[in-house]
Amino acid sequence: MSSPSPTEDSAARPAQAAVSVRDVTKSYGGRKAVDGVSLDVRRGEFFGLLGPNGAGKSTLVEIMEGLRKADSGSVAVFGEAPWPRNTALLPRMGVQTQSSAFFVRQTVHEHLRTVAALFGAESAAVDATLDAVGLGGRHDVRVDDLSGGQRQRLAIASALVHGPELIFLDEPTAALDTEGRRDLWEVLRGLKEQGRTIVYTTHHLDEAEALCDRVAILVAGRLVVTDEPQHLIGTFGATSRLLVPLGRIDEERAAALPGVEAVSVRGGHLVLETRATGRVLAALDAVAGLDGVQTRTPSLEDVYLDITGRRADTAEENQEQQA
Ligand SMILES: Nc1ncnc2c1ncn2[C@@H]1O[C@H](COP(=O)(O)OP(=O)(O)OP(=O)(O)O)[C@@H](O)[C@H]1O
Repeated sequence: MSSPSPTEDSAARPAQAAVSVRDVTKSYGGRKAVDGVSLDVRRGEFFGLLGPNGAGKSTLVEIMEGLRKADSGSVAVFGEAPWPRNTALLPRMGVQTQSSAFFVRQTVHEHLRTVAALFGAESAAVDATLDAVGLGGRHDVRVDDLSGGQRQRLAIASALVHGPELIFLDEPTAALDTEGRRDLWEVLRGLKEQGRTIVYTTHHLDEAEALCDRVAILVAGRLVVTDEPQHLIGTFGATSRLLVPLGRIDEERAAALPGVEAVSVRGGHLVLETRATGRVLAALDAVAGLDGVQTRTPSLEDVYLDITGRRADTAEENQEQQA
């Protein structure tokens, strides 16, 4: 990866960016995993990176972290290139990857003390961090005796113990139970309140919608969109759905109601899709009443499925042309 000169670089990168990615490309054996991606993560931002399996999220994050070298393009973290390995940046970053390494023969507390010592962090932070990730009662358990979810908590603790300004979390809730997920959300919200920057990869769209200030969606290595979740939902005009109990109105009549875009039958309901909920509700009320009618507003998941579904076909064609 080339390191742009300071003048060339500062012109193109916002001063408030914690991470700035410009035209980054990475191929494995001729297949592009990351394809010309540019984005900025602002300081203090909770930034979500979304995309289907194999979209290039981990590769892109590892390039931002300085763990992987891009083929071309450039990355700046707090204005500095993370590659070649930039030791000045290490204490400022916390990294949890999908394959985090552990000192498996140590206890939980010893492991985190070791990690803290590597960064010169205070040992008092060890107890506080273990409490924060829900491992407060597991200090003396050997790392290789932990469950998958507990290991994941320890990996997150290892990314947080030295109080980094910029935190990279790659699918941190993948092995967590529902309670563990919600607990982690609270920990992350607390970190954001302290002004930390969080770059977050997840397949849980509800999580991204609840936590992220902005999300970027990657499909087949390409950045399709970067936006605030609520704005994305509004802009992409995903439809609301009205669920009408079957037998109240037939499909043909429902489809003819003003504002109805599509009608289908699902799980004991007639599902009416619309961008004009009020209008359809009024029309429905007039002909069939509203008893038992449920309204589902669009979510980030609806938009995501729409975007990734539409882009997947184009991406497949592009990859075939590359091969
Ligand atoms: N070390 C590697 N060598 C060869 N190919 C790789 C390597 N790492 C990733 N790939 C390929 O690059 C593409 C992007 O992978 P990557 O892991 O970055 O995607 P991802 O979006 O993080 O996927 P997931 O959601 O499954 O974790 C995939 O086609 C993957 O098979």
